[in-house]
Amino acid sequence: MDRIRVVGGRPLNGTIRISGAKNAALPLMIASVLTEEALTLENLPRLADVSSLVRILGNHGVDYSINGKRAGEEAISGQTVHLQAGHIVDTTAPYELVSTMRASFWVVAPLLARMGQARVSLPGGCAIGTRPVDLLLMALERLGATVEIDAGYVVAKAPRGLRGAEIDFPKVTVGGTHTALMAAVLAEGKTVIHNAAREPEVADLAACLVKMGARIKGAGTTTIEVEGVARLGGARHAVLPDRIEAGTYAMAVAMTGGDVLLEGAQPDQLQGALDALAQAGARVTPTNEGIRIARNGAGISPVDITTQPFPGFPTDLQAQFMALMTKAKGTSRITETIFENRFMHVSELARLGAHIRLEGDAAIVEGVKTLTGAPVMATDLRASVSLVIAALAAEGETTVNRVYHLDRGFENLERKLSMCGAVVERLSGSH
Ligand SMILES: CC(=O)N[C@H]1[C@@H](OP(=O)(O)OP(=O)(O)OC[C@H]2O[C@@H](n3ccc(=O)[nH]c3=O)[C@H](O)[C@@H]2O)O[C@H](CO)[C@@H](O)[C@@H]1O
Ligand SMILES: C=C(OP(=O)(O)O)C(=O)O
Repeated sequence: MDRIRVVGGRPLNGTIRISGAKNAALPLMIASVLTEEALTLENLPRLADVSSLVRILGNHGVDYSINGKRAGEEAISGQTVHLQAGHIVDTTAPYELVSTMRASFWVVAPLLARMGQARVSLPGGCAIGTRPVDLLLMALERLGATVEIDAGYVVAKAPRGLRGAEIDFPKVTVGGTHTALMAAVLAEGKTVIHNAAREPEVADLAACLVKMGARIKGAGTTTIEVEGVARLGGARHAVLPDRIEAGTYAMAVAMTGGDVLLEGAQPDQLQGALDALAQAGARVTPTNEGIRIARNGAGISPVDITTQPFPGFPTDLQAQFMALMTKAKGTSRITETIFENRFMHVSELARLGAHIRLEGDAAIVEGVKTLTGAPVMATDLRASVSLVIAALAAEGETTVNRVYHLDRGFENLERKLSMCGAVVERLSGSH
């Protein structure tokens, strides 16, 4: 199993090119199931989750090729891929494939909308809470599907097609909104999604669906209206830049000091986190090329944050911000409102010398002067990268184990950081 070795204490300086967003790429790839024509996606990141989804879609009969080559012939990295679901050969998404990642469950919506049936294993993904799918199933039922759970599988049927409806989410759910959108585009009549997630990834999916011929208004706001169409066609769409990756590197720079251009990052997609970083003492400058982030001499100020749906502070940056706060000049309070078990990085950060105690849904972080390198273990995707951030500012050497979590969501992390002066390397499993 690969590990990452970090020797801390160097500032970061230079340019980091931000990759396509994992959380946009995955629903966009799934949208290919909605049409028999080809969906071409540009700027697709090279990530373990993307490869897993290629396998899942392949099982349904989606043909996948990259720059003219067949899957597997070439590594995928910020590249253009073609997905074509000419014939759906199987409407079952098996446990072995779906259990590795959360987003794969969302295939239920296009399979149901196009084929009138789907049998999809209950999902896996980061172990950051119980993560039920009741609201996703509620949305499908509102659209006229029957839904049963059978031996760990969701069996959804709509033999006479889906019908437009009012869907009112009692809480904001990204996956619920993606699911409702992908089901509603082929439903008969009008659907209104209330309390929709406003995350940029939802707007990106909607923009692509519109290019495919869908009729959608209001994506990116709390109310989305969809007028169903009989069929969708192919399209070409570029995956939006990864705001979580950008926020992660911004926090790394705030932690180590230095000056880095996050090329391609979009400030309007990251405002909650950028505000917190500015309060912490980083200099944040939006430029034509992206976001420039710098910190010199002054040290890190403590800042309280509370995670919220977009446009609030993202839960996917909570662990990284906590890493930053471990070296603040004072005490900060980090409240997690989205997932009930997203503090697994706390005990690992403590191995590096961080002082953190948990109070219900909040972590109280007492900043320390010095962190010290140590062996640590990644527990989930964003927790893993929070350990890398802490390690970059720790004295001595840290090895982060279970790096496969990181590979789900960060493309070329070691290279991107090394090119800015960090000492970071991957140790392959045999070492
Ligand atoms: C692949 C992807 O894009 N993953 C993101 C997506 O996950 P995901 O789509 O799984 O997250 P949701 O927005 O659905 O979850 C938000 C909250 O709603 C709850 N809930 C959700 C669905 C449901 O049926 N019932 C229910 O109770 C969840 O347990 C959680 O407490 O949004 C999260 C919140 O921004 C991010 O952390 C994840 O990185
Ligand atoms: C929690 C995440 O991913 P997933 O929803 O795929 O588990 C994440 O991207 O931080």
